[in-house]
Amino acid sequence: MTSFTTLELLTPTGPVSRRVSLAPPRKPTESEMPIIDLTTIDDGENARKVLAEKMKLAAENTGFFYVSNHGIPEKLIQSALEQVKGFFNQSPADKDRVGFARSGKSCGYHSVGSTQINNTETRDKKETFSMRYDTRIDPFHAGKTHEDVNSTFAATDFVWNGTSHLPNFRPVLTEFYQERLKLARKIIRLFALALGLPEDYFDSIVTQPGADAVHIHYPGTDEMPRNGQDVDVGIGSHTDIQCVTLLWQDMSGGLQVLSAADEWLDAQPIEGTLVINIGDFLQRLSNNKFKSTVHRVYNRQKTSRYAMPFFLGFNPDHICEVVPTCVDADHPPLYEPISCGKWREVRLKLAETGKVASQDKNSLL
Ligand SMILES: O=C(O)CCC(=O)C(=O)O
Ligand SMILES: [Fe+2]
Repeated sequence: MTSFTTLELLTPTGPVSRRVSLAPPRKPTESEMPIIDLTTIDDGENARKVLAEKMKLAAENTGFFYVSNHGIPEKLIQSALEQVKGFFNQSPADKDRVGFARSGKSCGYHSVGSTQINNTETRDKKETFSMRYDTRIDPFHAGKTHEDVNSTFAATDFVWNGTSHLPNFRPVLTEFYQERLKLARKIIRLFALALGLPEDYFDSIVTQPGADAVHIHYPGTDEMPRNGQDVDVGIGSHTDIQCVTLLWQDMSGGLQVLSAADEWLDAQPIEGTLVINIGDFLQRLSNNKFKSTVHRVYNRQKTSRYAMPFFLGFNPDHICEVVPTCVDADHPPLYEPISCGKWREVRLKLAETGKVASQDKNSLL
C-alpha cells in the first residue's frame, strides 16, 4: 500500500496542506510530460496553432512538458555552464562579493543552505547566481536609451563589477539570457493561442518583463546520512511564481513533479531539450485551466548537479485579470486583478515569512 506524508505548500490561493506519496518517483506517461518539437515555431500562425494545441493539453494536465529544437545553440548552453561552474568554484569570500543582500536583494549570489523554500522540508542544499531583467541587454530595446524602470541597474552593475575578474562570465551569461528571453516571448505567444486568444495578446505586457535567470549548483553528497534519514532536499516542494519557466538541467536527474494523484514523477533529463512549466500567475490568468504544478529537486549522487531556469513574468506594473476566454456564466473569475510584480512581491514575502500582510490579503484571493 502506498504511504503518504503531508507537506505544506504555497499555492496561488495561499498555503495548503497536501498529501504527498512517499513512494519513489515513477516515470511520467507521454501525456503527463510530452516532448513538443518546436522546429516549426517560426513557420507562420497555422504551424504555431498546431504547437499551441499540444501545449494546451500539457498545460491542462501536469503543466510540465519538454521542448526539443528550441533554437538555443547547444554550444552557448555549454559555454554558459562552464562559466557558471567557474563562478561556483571560487572561494566563499569571492562569491560573497556579489551576495544577494549586498546587491539590494534583486540579483547575485545565495550560498548553500541560505534559503528554505518549503518549511516542512529541509533547507535547500543549493547555491545560486541570479540575474534580473535589465532593459540595456534586451534585444527588443536595442539602440534605445533606457530608463531604469525596476531600479535594478545599480544592482546588476554591482554583480557584474564583482565578477569582472571572470572575463567571459558577463558576456556569455548575457547572451544566454537574451536567447532565453527571445524564446520565452515566443512561448508566451503559443500560450496565448493555447488559451484561444490572438497570438499577440500578451505582446504589449512582455516589453519590460519580470524575467529572472537563475544558475544553480546542487552539491553532491558523499554518503547517505545514517539512521535512515534522507539527504537534504536540493530545492524543496514549490510552485513557480510567474508565468512560464524554461529550465535547462544537466543529465544528473533529480527533478520531481507532483502528479494529480499526489505521486512524484521523475522529470528525467532528455538530451537537447528544455523543460517548460507553468507558474502561478499564468494559472491565475487562465482561471485554473492551466496548472502550476508542485515540483522539487533531490541531488542524491556523489557529484554536482547544475540547472539553469529562466522565469518569465509580465511587465511588473501592468494589472492583469483572468483572460476573457477562460470566463463564462459557469466559470466566473476565481481571482482578483493584480499586477505580476505585486503578485511576485506578495508570494516572495509569503515564502520568506509564512505570512501575508493584512493589506495584501485580497491579492491572494
Ligand atoms: O533545478 C531544477 O531542475 C529546478 C529548479 C527549480 O524548480 C526552480 O529554481 O524553481
Ligand atoms: Fe521551480
